[in-house]
Amino acid sequence: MKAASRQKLDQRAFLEQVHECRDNGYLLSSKKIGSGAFSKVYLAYATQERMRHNCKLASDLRGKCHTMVQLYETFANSRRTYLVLELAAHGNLLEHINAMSAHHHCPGLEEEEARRLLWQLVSAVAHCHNLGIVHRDLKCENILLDDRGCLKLSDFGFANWSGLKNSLLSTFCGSVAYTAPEILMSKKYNGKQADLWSLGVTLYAMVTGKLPFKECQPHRMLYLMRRGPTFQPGLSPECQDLIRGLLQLHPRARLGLQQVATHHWMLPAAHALFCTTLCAIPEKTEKPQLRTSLHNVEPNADSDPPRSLLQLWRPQLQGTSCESASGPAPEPPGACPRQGADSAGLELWSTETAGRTVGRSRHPLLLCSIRSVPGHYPVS
Ligand SMILES: Nc1ncnc2c1ncn2[C@@H]1O[C@H](COP(=O)(O)OP(=O)(O)OP(=O)(O)O)[C@@H](O)[C@H]1O
Repeated sequence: MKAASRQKLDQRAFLEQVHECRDNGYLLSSKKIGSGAFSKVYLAYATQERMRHNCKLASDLRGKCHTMVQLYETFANSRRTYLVLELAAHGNLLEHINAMSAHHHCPGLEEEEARRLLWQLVSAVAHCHNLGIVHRDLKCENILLDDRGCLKLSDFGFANWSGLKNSLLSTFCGSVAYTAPEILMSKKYNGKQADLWSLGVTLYAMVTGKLPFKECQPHRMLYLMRRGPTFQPGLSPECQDLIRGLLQLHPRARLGLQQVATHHWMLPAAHALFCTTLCAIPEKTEKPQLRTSLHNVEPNADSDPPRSLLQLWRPQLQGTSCESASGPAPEPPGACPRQGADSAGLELWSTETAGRTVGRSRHPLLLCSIRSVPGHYPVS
């Protein structure tokens, strides 16, 4: 199709989308925030009328501290599905790595920042795995950052319920560069172990600004995977060790989440969180529990939160001193401001499911993720 007629079609489609959003109470801007294989994501605003009809949305947008439904609304017609989502103001992790690399004239994030982000990511993935959910598409583009620099795991389009037993899966999911070797070899795979491989690729991308294995052909990828990752000088041996532990060809040889959380490289983050958490636990609480906003529950729900990172690394920290247990807790390096006992400062949410999260939106902005209905692909 000629460029001019393609442009006309795009314009017509965009105007249709503007009208469809307007009919549902949202003003679609032309600012495109991102796009993926299945969606185009635009900045949008809620009309006053929409806010009058949706108290939760209205109070969120006025910037109150509250339990926020991060997927506010969906609407659809025969051609498109619209998801109205909370905006992650700092975009995705890939954009962040690229911006920081350009800023420092050096590829990748500093290890301290990568540690803080990995800590949050491990916590989010642990939460999913403890619920029996495997993500299966962990990659930098699906990890978003809010205006406080806190991490949000998104895009659960390939997520699956693996159950609490480690049942094997067979569907090929995810992006090749992040895909575990057993999936590339079309073997039955354990979703949790496959997520751990992707976590290793993500950590490598964070600290080096590159992908560890990059080839279009799966057999070439496998060749590189067998050789293992290579590192530039300057990366700490502890970080290299953690990456190697995650990028183990054999799924069973791979580090588990608990081992990641207690790995030597992670300890500074664990220690800071441990101290913060101790200070946040009221003295007479019988069952001290880390309350993080990653849990998809109301803040005051009675149910026990799933096993948290506090439990994952507590054994490792036994015997370490927490100097400030009675005073104000030290912030982990580069940590974002926290509220109350929200120690991990972490939010888990999904563009695909109507989960809940705790968060704060300071700007009257929303996001419209417009997805094609099957049969009308790609979105236009
Ligand atoms: N709520 C959000 N806040 C900020 N940016 C977002 C948000 N949702 C999506 N994006 C941006 O849009 C991009 C694509 O979104 P998303 O991952 O939902 O699309 P997709 O079609 O499912 O992608 P994929 O190709 O991974 O399947 C993200 O990488 C991110 O940059």
